[in-house]
Amino acid sequence: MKEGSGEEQNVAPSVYSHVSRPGSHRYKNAKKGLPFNVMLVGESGLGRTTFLNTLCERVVVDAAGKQVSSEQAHIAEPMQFKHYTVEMEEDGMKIILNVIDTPGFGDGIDNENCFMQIQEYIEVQFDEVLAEENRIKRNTKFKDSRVHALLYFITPTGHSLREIDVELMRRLGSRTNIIPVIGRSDSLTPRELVLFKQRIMNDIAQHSIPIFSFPDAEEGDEGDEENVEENAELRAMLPFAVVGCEEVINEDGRPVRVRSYPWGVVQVDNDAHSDFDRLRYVLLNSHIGDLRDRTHNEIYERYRTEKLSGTVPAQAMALAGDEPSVLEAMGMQHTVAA
Ligand SMILES: Nc1nc2c(ncn2[C@@H]2O[C@H](COP(=O)(O)OP(=O)(O)OP(=O)(O)O)[C@@H](O)[C@H]2O)c(=O)[nH]1
Repeated sequence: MKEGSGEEQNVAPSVYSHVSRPGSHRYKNAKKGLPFNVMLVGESGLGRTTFLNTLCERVVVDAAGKQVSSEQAHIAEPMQFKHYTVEMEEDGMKIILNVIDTPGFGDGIDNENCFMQIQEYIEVQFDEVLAEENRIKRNTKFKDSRVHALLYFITPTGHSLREIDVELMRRLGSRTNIIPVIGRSDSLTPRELVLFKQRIMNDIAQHSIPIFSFPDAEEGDEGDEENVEENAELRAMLPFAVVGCEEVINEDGRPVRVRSYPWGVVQVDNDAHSDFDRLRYVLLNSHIGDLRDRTHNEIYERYRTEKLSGTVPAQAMALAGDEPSVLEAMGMQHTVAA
């Protein structure tokens, strides 16, 4: 892992055996690497850091190194935006994965500030693209940092969504592709998990929360039928129940990522144990194109129209176009790992 460096890194394919799946909608832009920006939001301790390391198949953030002392544990730190860039290879395609983590989210009593900061962060990225589009002379080094997917980590209570979950997803669903996930899902039994997923989806419908719900491909799209089937299957899985890797064991000479318990192991990449591998595939393979396209064609377009017609409060235009100052203003830290 290299602090703040953008230099070319060697990218190695995964060593873990992932389920092979049909319907890969690959981008052809494999040479330069396809940028993909994912934000992780959820309360402390839900496994965001472990998820990040599991997704990237390396230690991007040392979870042990960020532990706070017991004397300081009760002090709620303000939310931060932490940036990590990891180069990955998926099915022969190079991906520049930019992850924005938000430690401190939901730790206070009043979370209004967190909601506002995340919304502002997302909108600032749109404003930067808008400012770039309006430039007479384009900046050839411009980096599009619009958030393509926001993974929202839900606490595995087994009950239903809490107010903070409803509020965050309701507010931001029109600004980014929200994919709800149940963090530390091995805390629930399979039966509890099924019921919890149903309750969450009922709440999402009842509150009309606009999550990314794997819409069917439009008529005339390539591989239409396959997409319809795949998306129906993915819709039925929502929210994804994820488990983060704690250790790698050797099983019949191959590495297997697990969490170990006295009663046995939960295999992270096994579909019968967790939805992690399916979500990984959605993000890095089958839906990377859809998530990027929807961000540009629908979400950004809507924002742009609102902004230019004056229905979005002018907040970040002043910041747009001046990348370092925007990043500083948002209190972001940037790490590059390979
Ligand atoms: N049972 C279980 N525990 C997990 C899982 N993922 C992470 N943990 C554990 O949960 C604790 C918190 O994990 P982190 O990944 O640091 O969680 P975080 O959301 O980044 O937490 P903050 O940094 O405090 O915001 C650690 O002890 C992890 O080992 C999981 O899938 N299942």
